[in-house]
Amino acid sequence: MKVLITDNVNKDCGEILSQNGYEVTEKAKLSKDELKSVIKDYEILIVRSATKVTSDVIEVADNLKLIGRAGAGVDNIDIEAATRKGIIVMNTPGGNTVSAAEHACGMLLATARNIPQASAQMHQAVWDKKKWMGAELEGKTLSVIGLGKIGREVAVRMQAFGMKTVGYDPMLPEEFAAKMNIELLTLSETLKQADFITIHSSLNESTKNLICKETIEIMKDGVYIVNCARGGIVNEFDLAEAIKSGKVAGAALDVFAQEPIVSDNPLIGIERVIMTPHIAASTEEAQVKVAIQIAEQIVEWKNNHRLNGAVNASAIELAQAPEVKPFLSLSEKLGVMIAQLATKKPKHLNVWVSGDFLRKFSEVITAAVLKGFLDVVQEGDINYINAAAMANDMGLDVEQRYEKENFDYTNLIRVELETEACKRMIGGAVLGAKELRVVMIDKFLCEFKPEGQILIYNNQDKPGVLARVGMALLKRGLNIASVALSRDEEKKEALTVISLDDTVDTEVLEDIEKVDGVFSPRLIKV
Ligand SMILES: NC(=O)C1=CN([C@@H]2O[C@H](COP(=O)(O)OP(=O)(O)OC[C@H]3O[C@@H](n4cnc5c(N)ncnc54)[C@H](O)[C@@H]3O)[C@@H](O)[C@H]2O)C=CC1
Ligand SMILES: O=C(O)C(=O)COP(=O)(O)O
Repeated sequence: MKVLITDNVNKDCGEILSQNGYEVTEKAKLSKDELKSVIKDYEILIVRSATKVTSDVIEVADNLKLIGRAGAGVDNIDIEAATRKGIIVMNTPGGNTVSAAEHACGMLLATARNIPQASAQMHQAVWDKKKWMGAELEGKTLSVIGLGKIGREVAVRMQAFGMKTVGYDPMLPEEFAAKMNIELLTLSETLKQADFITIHSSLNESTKNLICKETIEIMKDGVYIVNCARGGIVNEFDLAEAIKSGKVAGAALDVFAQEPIVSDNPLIGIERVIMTPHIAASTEEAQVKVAIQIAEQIVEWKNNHRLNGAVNASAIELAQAPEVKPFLSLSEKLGVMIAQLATKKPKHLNVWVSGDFLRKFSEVITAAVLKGFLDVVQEGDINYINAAAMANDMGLDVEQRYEKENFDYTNLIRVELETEACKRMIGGAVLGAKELRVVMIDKFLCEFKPEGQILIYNNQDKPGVLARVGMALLKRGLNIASVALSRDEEKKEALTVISLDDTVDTEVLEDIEKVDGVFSPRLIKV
């Protein structure tokens, strides 16, 4: 596989990949146009934060299978575009946690005691002891926004300075925070109680512009703010105003809305602001760790289908369990069949799983059903990564659910498709270890193998229908492999499934349609 490394990733990454047979090219500082012109030649792209892997880059990346981020934040990668194209995105969780946390702690101390500013004066032989009155940390409240890997490490380290630690993170359970001596609060309480605020959330829709005029207003006067997470979380114009007015006593930032920093950044020249050029992860240790980690994750993915660090491929990860594989094969077949059973524009697709085993796999089962379904109804490469996004694009409303009703099968998968014209359902089960069976269509229980060419029709439950269908098949020289019949005695209706040995010309359907008592025949290829 061909790998392109575009940012300054430690050499260990390229070396490990080369030793494992990858063809590695390192091209640091590529412009957007240069990247677009070469990307189609590569299957793997490895970046840090400088390379912006935007949707237009991904659009032309026809051979790309994986984007590796040697670091934590993936906001420089358009994950949605990658997901649509079926490209795996992975980062290196934990690789730079300690370095980033230590930098944030350093920034906190530095801003509380004006260390860089005082040092800069000393270099000019100025001794201004009075000017640099600082603030003590002991007994003060540190509010941590984003209690992921880095946020927690910062909190625990600052507790050693006698700080009270509180924080906000929508994903963290309260008990988990309590174990680390962090009081979990609402966002506004976290902001209100803070003497110092440190930000460690990812940049996402909920954190964009999180620290702005309105949120600064609810903070205590004289608060200090540290941001070593991402530019864009703090509104730099509002922060500059708040520092000038004295509302915010000081700020320390490692990350900026525009990087590298631009000369009209509103924070430049404000004495109470400390800035570093996105170096929180720039330690020898962190860079070696993330470089090795991303290379090893890639080798693991290629050799053993493991998806360590993947941020957009949970379905593929689940699909690796050997015991689920027959169910995925069945699910794809059910998707293929339901697409051919129903007519007109599809509107809703329901995937119901039952049985204790399948319960934890409902997400990947749904992805497999969608893959089978979309392979029939539209062009393009569909895989477990992009199936849900593709279904959404075509306006299909997909619901996955666990159901108790199992119709006496230990594990059962049912797929229901509602179109503008009809509603059809097909259900399947795995018998023994790997025997795939369709076990129901609509209200009829019927068992047959989902393979080859299958004629399915509804018919009146009366003598002679099957014989006449048999004659029509015979006329075209078609051999019947198996027949499954099921009937609703009360309504005198039946469903017939005939598996055929030979390749069938669809014209046979015209003959079948003419048979008295047959309705909506379908010829399905699985
Ligand atoms: N300056 C630098 O060089 C570095 C910066 N970073 C930044 O730090 C971020 C965090 O890194 P990790 O701790 O490793 O990631 P993580 O994934 O372990 O933690 C991120 C946390 O943010 C939380 N979060 C998401 N939305 C939130 C919201 N609206 N409010 C509060 N919390 C929210 C998540 O629930 C999660 O717990 C990265 O996404 C990256 O942007 C990371 C490493 C180095
Ligand atoms: O890992 C992260 O999220 C970082 O921000 C580090 O960025 P970098 O790899 O140093 O460009």
